[in-house]
Amino acid sequence: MIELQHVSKKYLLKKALDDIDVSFPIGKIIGVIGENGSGKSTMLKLIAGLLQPTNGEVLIDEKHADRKISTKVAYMSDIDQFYPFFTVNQLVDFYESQFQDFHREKARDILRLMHIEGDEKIKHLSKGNRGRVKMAVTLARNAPYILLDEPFSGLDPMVRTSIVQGMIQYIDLQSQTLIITTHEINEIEALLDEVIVLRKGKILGQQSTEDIRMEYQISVVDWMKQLYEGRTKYE
Ligand SMILES: Nc1ncnc2c1ncn2[C@@H]1O[C@H](COP(=O)(O)OP(=O)(O)OP(=O)(O)O)[C@@H](O)[C@H]1O
Repeated sequence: MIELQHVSKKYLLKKALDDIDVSFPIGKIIGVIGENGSGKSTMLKLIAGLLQPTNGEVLIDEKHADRKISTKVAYMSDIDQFYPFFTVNQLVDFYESQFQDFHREKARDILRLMHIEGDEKIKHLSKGNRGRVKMAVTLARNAPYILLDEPFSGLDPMVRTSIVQGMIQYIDLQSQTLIITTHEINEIEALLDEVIVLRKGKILGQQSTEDIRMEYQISVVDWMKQLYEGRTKYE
């Protein structure tokens, strides 16, 4: 389980997260949603160990994430981060050399599913296809926690649903947890177990998607809107 206890993060004077308490149990697919600048990416970077909290603790399986990147976390950034002169195959080799939990065959399967050729250079790929490669090499890690920051940005709406469905078959929910930040809520609502809504660095709500559907009988987007408008309260 990942736990954030009283976590705040300040960038100079800007408070990106403000005294957050939240936990992410194993075996769930959890969406982190909220308006631009609400703190979603900051939350993932803190879990990945790329940032340190200004206050509070980040615990991964009860261990403090002390100033190092946990091997238990596979993190996909929302920015383009690959060496442009690598081919896709060279990138796969590189990932294999860097991560003990990397499964080469799994990476190849996912790339095939996403229609990406191995001998293509990264710099020649479209933005959407670079996004698919990023997703493939992250999902090919057998880490207990997979964090995807905006995985669907740049993907055209026609393929989003099939990519989302395809991606899920590579997650083993007996042993893995998937945490996704996204603005594409409608596309992934069906596969989310839980959602966390952020606003201005605070948690506005955390709820199972089943409860949202059964209890409120509305979509996740409408639930989020209600929270933002103060029509639904979160205790
Ligand atoms: N490196 C940085 N330096 C200064 N301020 C930052 C930095 N990174 C983020 N911020 C600020 O922290 C706040 C939270 O940013 P964050 O990127 O976590 O939000 P987000 O919810 O992921 O936004 P988006 O949906 O636009 O990606 C924003 O106000 C942002 O401007």
